[in-house]
Amino acid sequence: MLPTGFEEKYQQLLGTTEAARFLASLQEPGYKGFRLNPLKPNPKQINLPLTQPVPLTRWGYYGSVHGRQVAHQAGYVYSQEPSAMLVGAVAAPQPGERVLDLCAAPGGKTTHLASLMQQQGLLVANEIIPKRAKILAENVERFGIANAVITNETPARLAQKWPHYFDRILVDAPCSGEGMFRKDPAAKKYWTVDYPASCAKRQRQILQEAMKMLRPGGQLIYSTCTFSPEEDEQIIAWLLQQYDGLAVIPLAATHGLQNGRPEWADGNSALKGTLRAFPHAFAGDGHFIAKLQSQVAAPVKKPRHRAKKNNVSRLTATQKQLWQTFSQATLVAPQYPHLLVHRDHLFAQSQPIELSGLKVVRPGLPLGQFKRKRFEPAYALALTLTQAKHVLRLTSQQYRQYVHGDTFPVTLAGKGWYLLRYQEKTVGFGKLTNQTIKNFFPKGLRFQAD
Ligand SMILES: C[S@@+](CC[C@H](N)C(=O)[O-])C[C@H]1O[C@@H](n2cnc3c(N)ncnc32)[C@H](O)[C@@H]1O
Repeated sequence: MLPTGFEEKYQQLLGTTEAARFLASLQEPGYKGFRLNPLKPNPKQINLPLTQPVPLTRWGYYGSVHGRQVAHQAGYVYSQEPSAMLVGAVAAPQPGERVLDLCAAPGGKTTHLASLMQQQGLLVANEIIPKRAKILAENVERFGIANAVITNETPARLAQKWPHYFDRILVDAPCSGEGMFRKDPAAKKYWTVDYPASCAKRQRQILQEAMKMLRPGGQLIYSTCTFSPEEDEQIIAWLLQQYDGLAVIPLAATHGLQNGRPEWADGNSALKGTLRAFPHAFAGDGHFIAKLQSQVAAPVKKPRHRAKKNNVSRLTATQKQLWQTFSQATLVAPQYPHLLVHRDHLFAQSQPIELSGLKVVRPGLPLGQFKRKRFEPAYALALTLTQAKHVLRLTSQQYRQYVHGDTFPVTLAGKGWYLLRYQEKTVGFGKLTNQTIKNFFPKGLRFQAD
């Protein structure tokens, strides 16, 4: 059952014929999809049918993935609703840019942006809710993203820290979620006639902060998973009224997508350049996407950012030694120019960024932890690697033991860190001692494989 007032609203907006098709489509089962991970070698080498590509996306397919499948565990795929894949494709970040994903958890768009950035540049993924920020970090880790910083902050605090800093900002806004009605029945429960307007208020607040962080000439991408004009066209109309020199970059509506409707806002014809996915016309759930450019093309002098001591520090001589010993013994051509330590954990930043005073989930790629006189490499580091000086290819029995958290015997002499691979995919690090592989698969991820 759709909420009272919802049907009426869309009958008025869409007209009787289209509304009937639209409302009927919300009673049908939604589509499932997944995106391949181009940061991994041979991303198509997974045990999933790749017969139905999602239009307009480079790595998207219709189909479903089980969370315990090796392809998912090893970060070769990310489950994502097909329409949501259009957002990353529209955002189209370039390798080397400074990109902010302001409302990022659980990480669908973040992983997509990272795919396009090819580990180059800086990707800041922020999530305001701590529990969700943790899930975001796990997904970034599994995907093997090396150039991400993850924060758990309000947009206002980030804007204070990073004025006019980013080349590209994605605001995938919290919204009334009408586009999720068929997938998530809870979304229907929250809905009231006034709900879109209250969501719009929050969206405007978030966008005001986002605009403070956009560099002149930078691009802002705004998306929601709702149909409500209050949160879609009317938000973009408001942005255009508020900010001189901000313009819509027109998006082409193909494959059943529709353009935005100026008449649902202030009539500004530029709104035609926004994009709508309606489930009766496009094979996916509801979505709205707009791409805007701040028109001052000349980049301003960017603020200089250096890591400050109160948040992170440089390595001590002992830590340097431990890291060098580990990396020389284990890694092939390690390239981590910006190292920093935070509470005994070692991180690598793709470029230095000022983080002091912020709630940071991960200030860069976790490389490992210093423990008394030894260095223990991070699971996150392993998942960015395809090769190492010592590699162990696991049998299916050994893989089951590994993901369960067990140690297992091997017929290998010596000791040291091994990159563990299964079905040609990196699944973590193991430590060889006394012909046994000690298990470092993170405790929270362990499971009983079939
Ligand atoms: C639509 S979801 C983001 C989905 C995510 N981009 C993805 O693709 O996986 C919106 C996110 O905004 C967060 N959020 C809620 N209130 C917020 C606020 N005031 N400022 C910033 N983010 C907020 C929510 O916790 C939620 O994770």
